[in-house]
This record gives sequence, structure tokens and C-alpha cells, in this order.
Amino acid sequence: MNTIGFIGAGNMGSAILRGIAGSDMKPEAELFAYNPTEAKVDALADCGVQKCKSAAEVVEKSRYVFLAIKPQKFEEVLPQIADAVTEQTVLVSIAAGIGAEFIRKLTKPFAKVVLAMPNTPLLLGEGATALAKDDSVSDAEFAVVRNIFGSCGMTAVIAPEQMKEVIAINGSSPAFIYLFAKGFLDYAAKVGLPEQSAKELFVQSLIGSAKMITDSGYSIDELIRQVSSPGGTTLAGLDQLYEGKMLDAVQNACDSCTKRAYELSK
Ligand SMILES: NC(=O)C1=CN([C@@H]2O[C@H](COP(=O)(O)OP(=O)(O)OC[C@H]3O[C@@H](n4cnc5c(N)ncnc54)[C@H](O)[C@@H]3O)[C@@H](O)[C@H]2O)C=CC1
Ligand SMILES: O=C(O)[C@@H]1CCC=N1
Repeated sequence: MNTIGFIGAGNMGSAILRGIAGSDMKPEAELFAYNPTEAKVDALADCGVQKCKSAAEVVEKSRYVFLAIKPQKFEEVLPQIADAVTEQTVLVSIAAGIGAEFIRKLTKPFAKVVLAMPNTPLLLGEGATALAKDDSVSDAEFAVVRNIFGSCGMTAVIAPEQMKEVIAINGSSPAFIYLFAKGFLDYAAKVGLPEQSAKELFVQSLIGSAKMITDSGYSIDELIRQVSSPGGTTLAGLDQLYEGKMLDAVQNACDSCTKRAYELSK
């Protein structure tokens, strides 16, 4: 039985807990959580999450401890758990910008740390989580953490020094994609298309396009070419996107995302 605890049960902590609870990992896991707003943990009772009275209690009861709090809270919370961290504890940080050395500095010099960058689709078992293995954790411990995220989506292992750059790609990108989707649905509303049908048609286009990228074997440039009939509608639309510098806007969004991660970095 793996004991898995959460310090913070907000958007992401709850999403991972619900992901674990809905996966085949649940029978082998005992789940704990602490959040100062107790109602957030109470709302997870249906997932079998046991409520703790403090962050330190989560660490005392759990081998794998997820730090699912805002980066700005680490300086306040880590000293509160330091005494409870043992050679067995594996601290899993999902916070943007936070590094392993900083966590050790505020807990124990020997603390085992895994850095992870998940995303909210994990709630539906469709997550994408980047993980970095720190030398402090064994292969077996890292495999357990990877398995937890893997129970609710795909995972990829990257170098610890790339954990800030990856945020734009999977951590924040869902918001960018939702905004893109909003543009289409706003257009559908403007021209009077039925809301539900437009939503279903666009969302399936999003899913289908994603599958074409992963499964068709064609490059993205070739996939764009396949849709773009000479003198047709797509090229007319693409002209506008190029003129509006959509690719530059995306690069700028990713750059700003990374820059912010460095600002939050500790
Ligand atoms: N929301 C997202 O899509 C993603 C978020 N993250 C990371 O996850 C972390 C949490 O983000 P969200 O869940 O979005 O924020 P959130 O604000 O929804 O959740 C944070 C939770 O921590 C709780 N909290 C505050 N002080 C606490 C304390 N002393 N002890 C325990 N809990 C405390 C808050 O009440 C709140 O429920 C952040 O570090 C963020 O960088 C990472 C990937 C994606
Ligand atoms: O916005 C944030 O800072 C967090 C990290 C990635 C997604 N949400």
C-alpha cells in the first residue's frame, strides 16, 4: 500500500487526487490531504481522501508527498514540514519554478525530491506530465511517482534544468488552447450557428487534428497543406492568421510563460 499525501487541495491537487481515485491505482493507495480551507478536502471524501489537520501531519502519514501549493507559499510551508521529513519521504513538487535545492534548503539536506509539471486534463485521465529525476530519488521511487501521474495520463521524463521551459508546452498550454477554442465558438455565435452543434463540431476537429499530428505520420506543414485547397477557403483564413502574426503571438506567450517561471524560481 502506497501512502500518498497532498499539501494543497486546490485545482491541481484535487485534479491529481481525483485522477488517482478514478484509476486502477486506487486500491493500492491510501490518500491524505491538508488544505487550510477544509471544505476543499471534504469535497474529496468521495475519493477516499483522509483529512489531515496540518501539512506536517500529511508528511508524517505519507511516503509520497505532493506539494500542490502556489510557488509563493513554499517559503511559509516548507519549514512547517521540515521536522517530519525523513529519509523515506519523497517530496513531489508540481510548482512552477521551484527547484530541488530550494526544497532541501528549507526542509532537510537529504530530502528526496521529484519535480513534476502536470496539467489539468489529468482530471479526465488525459493529463500530460513532465517529470525530472533528481539524484536523491531511487529508480524505484521515481517509478512510483511516474506511475501516479501515468495513472491519469501520459508522462515524459526531461532534464531538471528544462522544467521551466516545459511549462509553456504542457502546464499552461491548456489555457492557451481554450482561448483559441473560444475564438472559434465566439465566431460561431456571431454568425448564428447552433451553439451545441458548433461546439461539438469544433471540439471534434480539435481532437481529430491532434490525432492527425500524433498518428498520421505527416509533418505539421504537410497536414496544413492537405487542408489548403488552392484558391480555397483555408488559404483565405490562413492569410489572416499569418498577417495577424499568430505564430509570433504563440512564441511570445511561451516566452512570457518561461520568463515568469524564472521570476518565480527559487
Ligand atoms: N492549475 C494548473 O493548471 C497547474 C498548476 N500547477 C502548479 O500547481 C500548484 C497549485 O496550483 P493550483 O492548484 O492551480 O492553485 P490553487 O490556488 O487552486 O491551489 C492551491 C491550494 O493551496 C492551498 N493552500 C494555501 N496555503 C496552504 C498551506 N499553508 N498548506 C496547504 N495548502 C495551502 C489553497 O487553499 C489552495 O486550495 C502551483 O504551484 C502551480 O504552479 C502546475 C501545473 C498546472
Ligand atoms: O499558471 C501557473 O502558474 C500554473 C503553472 C502551469 C499552469 N498553471
